[in-house]
Amino acid sequence: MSCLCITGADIREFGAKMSGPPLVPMIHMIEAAAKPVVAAIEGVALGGGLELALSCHYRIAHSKARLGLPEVTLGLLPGAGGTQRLPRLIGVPAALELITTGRHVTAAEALQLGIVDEVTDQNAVDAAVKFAQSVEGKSLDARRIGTFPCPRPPDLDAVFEKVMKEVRRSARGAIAPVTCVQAVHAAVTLPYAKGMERERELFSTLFTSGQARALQYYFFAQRAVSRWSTPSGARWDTSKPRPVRKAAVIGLGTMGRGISVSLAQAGFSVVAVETQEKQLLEAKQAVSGMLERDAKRRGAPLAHGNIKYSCSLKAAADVDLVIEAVFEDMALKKAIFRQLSAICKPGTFLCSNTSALDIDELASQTQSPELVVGMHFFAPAHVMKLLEVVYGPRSSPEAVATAMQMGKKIGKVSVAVGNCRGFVGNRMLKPYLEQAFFLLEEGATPEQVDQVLEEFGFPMGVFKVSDLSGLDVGWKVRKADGLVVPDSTGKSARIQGGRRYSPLGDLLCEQGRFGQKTGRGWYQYDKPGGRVAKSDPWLHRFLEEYRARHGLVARRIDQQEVLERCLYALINEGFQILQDGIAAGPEDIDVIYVLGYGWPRHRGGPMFFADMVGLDKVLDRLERYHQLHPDVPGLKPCSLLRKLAAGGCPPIHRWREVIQKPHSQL
Ligand SMILES: CC/C=C/CC(=O)SCCNC(=O)CCNC(=O)[C@H](O)C(C)(C)COP(=O)(O)OP(=O)(O)OC[C@H]1O[C@@H](n2cnc3c(N)ncnc32)[C@H](O)[C@@H]1OP(=O)(O)O
Repeated sequence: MSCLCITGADIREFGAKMSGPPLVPMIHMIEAAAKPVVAAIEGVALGGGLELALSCHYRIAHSKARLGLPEVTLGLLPGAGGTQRLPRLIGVPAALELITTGRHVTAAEALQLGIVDEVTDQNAVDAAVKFAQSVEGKSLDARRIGTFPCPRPPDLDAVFEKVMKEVRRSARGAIAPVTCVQAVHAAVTLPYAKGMERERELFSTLFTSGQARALQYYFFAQRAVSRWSTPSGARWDTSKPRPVRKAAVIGLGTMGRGISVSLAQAGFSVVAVETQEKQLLEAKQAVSGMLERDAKRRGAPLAHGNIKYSCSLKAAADVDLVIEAVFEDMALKKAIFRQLSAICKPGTFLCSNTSALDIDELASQTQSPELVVGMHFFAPAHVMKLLEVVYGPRSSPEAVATAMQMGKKIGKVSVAVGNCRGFVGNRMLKPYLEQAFFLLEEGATPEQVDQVLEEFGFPMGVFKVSDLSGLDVGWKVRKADGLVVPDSTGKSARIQGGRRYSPLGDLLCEQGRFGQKTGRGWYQYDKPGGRVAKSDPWLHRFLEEYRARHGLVARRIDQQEVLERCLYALINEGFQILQDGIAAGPEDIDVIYVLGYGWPRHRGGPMFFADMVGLDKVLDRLERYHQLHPDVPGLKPCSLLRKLAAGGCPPIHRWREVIQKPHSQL
């Protein structure tokens, strides 16, 4: 008997010396044992844990147990026989799906797939003892998975070709999923012992890869962000959240609807407020539809009953927490915060879903500024996992802790960040976008820039994303900032406040090209609302005319320059954010970028990427680009980057020691 609850290998040991006996000889010993070995699985059997269970002759799982081979999510493959045994046990297609996605399965699904022999609601060990007694004396010949022939699909080549194509497409440059397919292919085409050798070879290649390092760093980073701290010393372990049972959402546009769905699904009582009856009704129908579709997809009960709709802010009088999600208009938000402060019961937390505006300015409109924080969701709010919790200089530790806990309860990964224009995510996006525009002025095309970024691993390049989210959004902000002005010759100004500015986005908006919604943007679409971006000859002519009008000579720009200028400008802003104390550590930035902005997980996040490239190299390239473009402050290396490079480029886990935290009043 062997009782299992194993999360797999200790991931922290991967970069160091591994302790304990090696797993492969152990699984061979167990499988070869003359006495029956029954695995009793409680909790989880993941990675090496499941591989160990697969070497046992029988597996009994508790109904709440979860099983899986998640190695691929850490940049690895199951290297203790998992790729050779699982296809032998459950067939090639099912094994490929589990191994290439790393998906966990419930005990019930494991039973259905044939991974376990029995599921019990009782104590798994007791059930396994009983089971062992029932098979006493039976031959084990048919129970040693390593001795099974691997089922061979009749159209083997076609099956693997199709899977490989699909895996390559969805992996977006990640090597582990592709290598997992190669290992399973070995199970089908080679005898067991040779297959094991092949598995070991492939595992070794992955084990030392940069991608595995990045994914393992990211695994811990995503967990580290819950241990938040602020520059004034407020911390996750000394700040107590207050319970929230009832919450209000103000404004039921796209974001407000998604937030209401998230809250209702997590069991909160929700008051959803919209000013006009007509919009309220539309929102109610949309929210109900979203809840129904989601409940159907998850096989979960409907959460309709949790939401009350109202046209009056007064409906928020007795809630514990409010999330305001109206348009990005400071005057409107301020008016709402003033009213909420008068309407809500004392102690109600007032949160804003603003993506960039000053939380402190909103707090100043209320009687209790300490209760105000930002809760910045990402669209679609009921799907995206990221939540930026923004503390202002007056937010109380209790308010931060409550918003962080609320995020966790609705299934988000919450990252606490300081208050500044755009917080962490959108602030870093600005220099990235700016570089993409400048590259167009200098001779690149949207297709070229997007292709480089997609090859790096982003699901969409910057111009496709801009078309998707709408060019008018940024235009409105730039107009409000006074940037959209002609120069003395009547041409759109390319210098604003002494710094280079590209009016390209403004000029497209003036033509009514707002992106997908109008069927034209940086690309063309077959109709307004169309999704498939096609190259647009009009845009290319427009760029040529623009360059000619401004005396710009197009040059050939290579892939490396596109990547470095876009990414290093973004990374440089990340260092500035660390220096300013807006993010407590590089992990916060990396989690925000992976979960909110499509940064490829197998590259760890922008700050991890900088560490991998080498801080001295990033510094050197930024210095070079800044020399060439002295009117672009975003390319001037930040002093923290200089300091880290001068200090011998310490590894990312040592950066916090170097970061000087500024003083704050929190
Ligand atoms: C040759 C042999 C090779 C074998 C290959 C492998 O086995 S690779 C490892 C495969 N296993 C995994 O990938 C499992 C990773 N863990 C999880 O998916 C989850 O942690 C969990 C087990 C499903 C539990 O989730 P839950 O949400 O309940 O808790 P946390 O994720 O917050 O974890 C709690 C703390 O435990 C740490 N931790 C979890 N698993 C491991 C692990 N395998 N190695 C090291 N540490 C692990 C986790 O980091 C949390 O601690 P923090 O201090 O908060 O980081």
